[in-house]
Amino acid sequence: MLYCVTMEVRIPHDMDLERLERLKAEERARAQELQRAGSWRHLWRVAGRYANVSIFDVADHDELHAILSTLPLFPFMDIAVTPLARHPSAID
Ligand SMILES: O=C(O)C[C@H]1C=CC(=O)O1
Repeated sequence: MLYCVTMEVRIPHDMDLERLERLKAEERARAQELQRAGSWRHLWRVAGRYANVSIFDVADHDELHAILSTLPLFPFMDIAVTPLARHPSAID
């Protein structure tokens, strides 16, 4: 199943900078691992915001939740999930 996921990152202003850099590095490694595995199909920055729009290709809601909830930055993200269905006019 395909899902459009929007992640808005909200880092507390008083977070220790070393911890923040570590979390960002861990998030980057995990995001790239999931992209290589094919489950994180697209990752786009939302211009002008610390946010992304992503397309995930996973088996079901449970797999998506398992992935999202174990992302290193998960505690600091507002996440919106939109399940996608095939459009009848799509040609591919
Ligand atoms: O920067 C972000 O949008 C948050 C998160 C998603 C992938 C990644 O590397 O960091």
